[in-house]
Amino acid sequence: MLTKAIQGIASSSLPCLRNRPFTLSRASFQQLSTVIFTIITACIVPLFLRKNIRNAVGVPIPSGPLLRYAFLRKYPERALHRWAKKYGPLFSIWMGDQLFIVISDPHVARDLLVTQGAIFSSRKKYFMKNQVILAGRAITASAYDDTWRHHRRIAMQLLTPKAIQTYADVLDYEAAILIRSLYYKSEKGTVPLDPASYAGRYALNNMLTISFGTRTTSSTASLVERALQLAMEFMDLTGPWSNAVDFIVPLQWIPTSTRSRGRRLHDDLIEVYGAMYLDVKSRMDGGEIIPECLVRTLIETSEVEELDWTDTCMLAAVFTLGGVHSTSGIIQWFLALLPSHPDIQARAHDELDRVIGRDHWPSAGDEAHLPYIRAIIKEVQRVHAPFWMATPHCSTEDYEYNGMFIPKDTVMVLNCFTMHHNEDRYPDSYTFNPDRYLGDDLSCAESAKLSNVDLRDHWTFGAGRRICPGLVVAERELFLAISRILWTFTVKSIPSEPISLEEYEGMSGRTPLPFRVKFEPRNDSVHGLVENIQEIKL
Ligand code: HEM
Repeated sequence: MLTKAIQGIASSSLPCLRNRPFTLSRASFQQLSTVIFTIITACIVPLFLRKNIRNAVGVPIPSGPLLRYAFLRKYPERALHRWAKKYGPLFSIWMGDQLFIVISDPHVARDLLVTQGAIFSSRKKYFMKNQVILAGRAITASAYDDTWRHHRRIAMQLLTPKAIQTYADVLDYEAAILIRSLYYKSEKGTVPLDPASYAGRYALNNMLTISFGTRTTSSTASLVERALQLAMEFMDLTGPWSNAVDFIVPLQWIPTSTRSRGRRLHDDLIEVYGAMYLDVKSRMDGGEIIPECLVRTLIETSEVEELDWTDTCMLAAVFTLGGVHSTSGIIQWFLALLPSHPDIQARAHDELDRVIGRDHWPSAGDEAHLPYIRAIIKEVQRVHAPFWMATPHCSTEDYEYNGMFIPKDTVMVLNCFTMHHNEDRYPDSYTFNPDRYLGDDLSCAESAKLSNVDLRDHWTFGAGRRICPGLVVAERELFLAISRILWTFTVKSIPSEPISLEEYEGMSGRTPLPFRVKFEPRNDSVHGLVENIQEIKL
């Protein structure tokens, strides 16, 4: 057939042959077709198969699946988990022309991401996330360079434990407002609620306060909607494996809908956060006293820091991009888990009643005395980390580790899913069991610094020099929200509306599919507390 096709093409497309008898013999045609077939195979097949690179002395990259992939869209952690079982704690996978090395063991994570942090702390220039949407900014998208150091230093001024004390009362207030909203909107537990916008507004208000010294006054406010929609779009477009355009360069030249969405998101971020920055600036110029916040710092130090407009807008957006979807996701996973674990809820109620009593609800200072609540929070973070692959790091030099070669520019993925389901460390790992954390009285921030990584609580905040800078704030927010929800309500499911704990939304940050639960006040003392809380307009 191939022979006939070649004959046909040759005679129709080469005019000089058209009127002459075709002189190639059948045998020659067969040879020609074999050559063409071999050339095509030699050119095309390697595009689909892994490259097994070695360094100058013959050390190979870690083993891994035979095929190259263009993307892994649906629940990529499941594929990683299967491969980790097959290929071990360090395996490699090709996405188009990009090599990924996947870390699925705490010791390897420590050896590479922490001990060798000078080599493994950069970021790949993902087309969608790092180039189109964030333009290499927003801390998370910067390479391991002076821009990253500069921007992270500015952000850290608001995120250290000492800095957090300056706005601790705001976090406390927003947690009270969260409870108040759930209490009134659920009409004493009779009206089921989807907690997404409540948890979202809580996390958003905290980040708006730290970023702009402002807040929203209702979960239906247009800014809540806009900011949550931008955060969701960001999570949907920035999965480390989800866009073929990140791995197949020619696709970047084509005006696909994904590329257009990315460009629109970039413009929206600049528009929304730029406008909020300018609003703070004009109020400051008008003599208004703005509470201490990131944007005030940016304005006051603009001459010294020399940030351009894109830097400024992206930094203004950093906390909202990093700290809303993630924190609100964990609160939502907690609420999704709670109704199917009444025994755990009852034990939490018991601890709160014993330690706190019914006159007031828990405050930040009570955390150390509520080990079971702390254990619940750690366990939610373990079984439902919002980022199963953290944010991948990237190597900046060739490196050899345990007889395996890790080339420069390799993307390093922390496989939290497999690490969080290690049966030796977390027996019966698919079961939600806070008891496994009883006796662990370290905060996540303290736990992340343990030299014995087998004892680290979980890897939800990443590792090494790029570890989440917001983790101390996030821990405070989670404690206040979760302990107060438990103190105030019994959370129940609606029998006809099962809650899925397996499926989720978001390509990089995971939140549960929409669900509703009932928030039943535990007793009348709740009413006395919430009725005294008023919404503040800033
Ligand atoms: C429970 C909530 C949160 C979770 C689970 C979380 C998780 C993470 C993870 C896994 C990373 C990547 C770490 C790595 O590269 O190894 C990260 C980075 C980051 N997070 Fe968070 N985060 C949370 C809350 C926050 C908050 C509240 C903020 C801001 C106040 C924040 C700001 C950032 C920033 C700016 C980065 C980029 C750091 C860098 O590239 O140097 N996050 N976060």
